[in-house]
Formats: sequence, C-alpha cells, structure tokens
Amino acid sequence: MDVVTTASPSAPAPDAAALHDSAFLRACRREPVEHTPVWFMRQAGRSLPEYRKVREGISMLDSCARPDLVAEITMQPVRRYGVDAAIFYSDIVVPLKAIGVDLDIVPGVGPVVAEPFASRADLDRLPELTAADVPYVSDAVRLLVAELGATPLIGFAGAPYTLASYLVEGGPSKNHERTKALMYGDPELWHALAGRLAAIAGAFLRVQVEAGASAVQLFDSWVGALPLADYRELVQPHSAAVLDAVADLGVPRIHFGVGTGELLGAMGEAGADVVGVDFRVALDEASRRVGPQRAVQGNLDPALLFAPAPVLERRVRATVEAGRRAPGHVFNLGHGVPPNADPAVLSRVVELVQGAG
Ligand SMILES: Cc1c2[nH]c(c1CCC(=O)O)Cc1[nH]c(c(CCC(=O)O)c1C)Cc1[nH]c(c(CCC(=O)O)c1C)Cc1[nH]c(c(C)c1CCC(=O)O)C2
Repeated sequence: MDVVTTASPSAPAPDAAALHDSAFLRACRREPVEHTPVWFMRQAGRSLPEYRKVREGISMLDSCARPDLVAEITMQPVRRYGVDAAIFYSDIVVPLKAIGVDLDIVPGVGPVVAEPFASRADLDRLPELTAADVPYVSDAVRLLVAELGATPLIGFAGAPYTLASYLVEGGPSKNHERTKALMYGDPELWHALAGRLAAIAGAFLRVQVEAGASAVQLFDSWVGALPLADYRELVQPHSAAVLDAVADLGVPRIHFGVGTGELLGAMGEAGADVVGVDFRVALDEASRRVGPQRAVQGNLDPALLFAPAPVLERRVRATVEAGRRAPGHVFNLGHGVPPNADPAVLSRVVELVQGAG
C-alpha cells in the first residue's frame, strides 16, 4: 500500500494498520467491532450546504472530472459527521461518459442519454474502459487516500442492469419497459450489452482500488424490478463478472439494490462480501437470506430522518441491535440521503450508532 510516511521504509505505516483495523473494514470481514460502523449512501450531495456552495456554477459531470473538487466533496461528510467510511464522489454514468457516450446528468432528473441504446450496432459505442480514460479518478482517489488516513474510501460502480436501464430508456424510468423488452425479446443482444457494461464497470472499480480505495460497492439500484429466475439467468452472471474483476485485489465487495428482498441471496452469490439491504426487509431476515458467510449493510428507512426524534432514535437502536445478531453489520440507510434531509439529524444518527452501548 502506498501510504506516504516519514518513517523508515521497513516500519509499518501507522495509517495502513489502523485502516485495516477500522470498524468498517472489520465489519465487512465479519470480525468483532467496538462500535457498529456507519456511513450513508449519498452522504455527499445536496443535503449539505457546503456541497451546494462548491458546486455553484459547475455541472455535476464537470465536478466529477476535477480531482480537487472530488476530494473536497468526498471529504465534506467525513468532516461533518465523522462517518466510518467515505464514498468516492462520482456517478455511475461517469465511466460511460469517459468512453464517449453522449450523456448528461440533469439536476433533479438524473442521467439523460442523447442516443439511447437500441440495436446491435450500438455495441460499438461501448468500448472497454482503461485507466487512461479516467485519469481524474485515479488522481482524486490518491488525494483522498492521503487525506483520509485511517478512514476507508469506498469506490463504486453501477451494475449492468442499472446502467443498461439508463442507456436503453435514455433516462430514468419507472418500469424499465424498453430495457425489459430488449432483455426478454432479444436475450442474445441483452447478454452482449450486459457483458460490455460489466467489463466497463469492472474496469472502473479496478481503477479505484488500484489507486487506493479500500472497498467497493456495486450499485444495482433498480434490479429489484426483476423476479428471481430472470435475475439469475439474465443479470447475475454479469454482476458476478464485475465483482470478479476486483476479486484478486482483496478488498470487501458490497452489493446493493432497492426492493431486492427476493434477490438478496442471489446478489450475495454473485460474489459479495456484504449485501446492502433496503428498508423493506427486516435486517435479521435479510441476514438469514444472505447467509452466515456474508455481512449485511443497511437499512434505516430514509423517511425516518423526518420523524420525531424519539421515534428515529428507537428505530436506529433497533437497527443496531438487529445488526448485532448478523455475522457482520455496517449501518446505513435503506437508500440514499434525501436532498432535503437535515444534516443535524444525520449527525445525531451517527452519534447514536457509534455510541450505542
Ligand atoms: C442510480 C444512481 C445514479 N447515481 C448513483 C446511483 C446509485 C445509487 C442510488 O441508487 O441512488 C450513484 C451515486 N451518485 C453520486 C454518488 C456519490 C456520492 C455519495 O453517495 O455520497 C453515488 C454513489 C453522486 C450524485 N449523483 C447525482 C447527484 C445530484 C446532482 C447534483 O447535486 O447536482 C449526486 C450528488 C445525480 C444523479 N445520478 C443518478 C441519479 C438518480 C441522480 C439524481 C438526480 C437528482 O435528483 O438530481 C444515477
């Protein structure tokens, strides 16, 4: 590990040992922890006034290509909340943009693709991704690892199904009709598309880990739209390929989706060390579905951030308690921090989780 230190080269870098022993990485490895580690999906972003300030006049995608801004935005929630892990500030569509797909992230909407994927010829628009396509990602990760010290950095990528849903629909969609029509109607083309996206996502994860990220999360946010049998046949092999792309690097791999109660076991089998759980399945039950050889991450309903303080507190404590019965537990929300969440409430959640006696 490249940790800059003034000590002699033979002395172990103090940060490297503390990082390896951090509550987050220990929980991912299902080792005992002194406190349940906590971080939040979308902990960086519009809920933070300091984020809105640095983003003024800069588009989302432009900000993702500036290592100084990426590092600053990634650090903001770490400084403010003292969370147990940082999540790299970027977006699931950044690698697609980097290989030349014409897309934008429209505020309040999400990723919008100029020419949606429709036929075999469109595969040519999805070449492989190399580290040279995303130099700003490696640079930002290196800046962050130096600044974070013993706090782990989580790298991430979008999984093939979720990425395909944006590419095929051309933007966010409720029911993914075009994506499913392609998947069910032309499975051969679907597998070719998902295979390309798996290679891109796997390469994107590798770039982040090779630059120093300590863990990765594969976001298959929208895969809960599929029944188990179709998931196994049409999606799982491709998500497994993404996770396998970093298997030799020895970092914990988290696999998350929304509405995936029926898929939790299969998502674990795709090669995850930790399975992310949304708020629809109780954490104990989720852990049972995931099995004893994997940790779980989750799963407080983000809506509870708007509930009266005693209600929130009770739910946070119950989630920590349920997590203690799992082989390993990383506290998180069941999905991302809502843009209108009150940062003071998130601070209180961190305090409760880390201090829960
Ligand atoms: C589906 C998905 C996307 N992007 C992502 C997912 C998977 C996670 C999930 O399920 O929520 C992943 C993502 N996007 C972003 C992060 C980084 C940091 C973090 O989690 O703190 C991560 C991990 C930043 C972002 N990505 C986006 C923002 C907001 C843009 C802004 O602030 O202008 C941020 C901070 C934009 C984005 N990008 C996407 C959406 C749906 C949106 C929201 C659109 C909106 O409401 O404006 C696609």
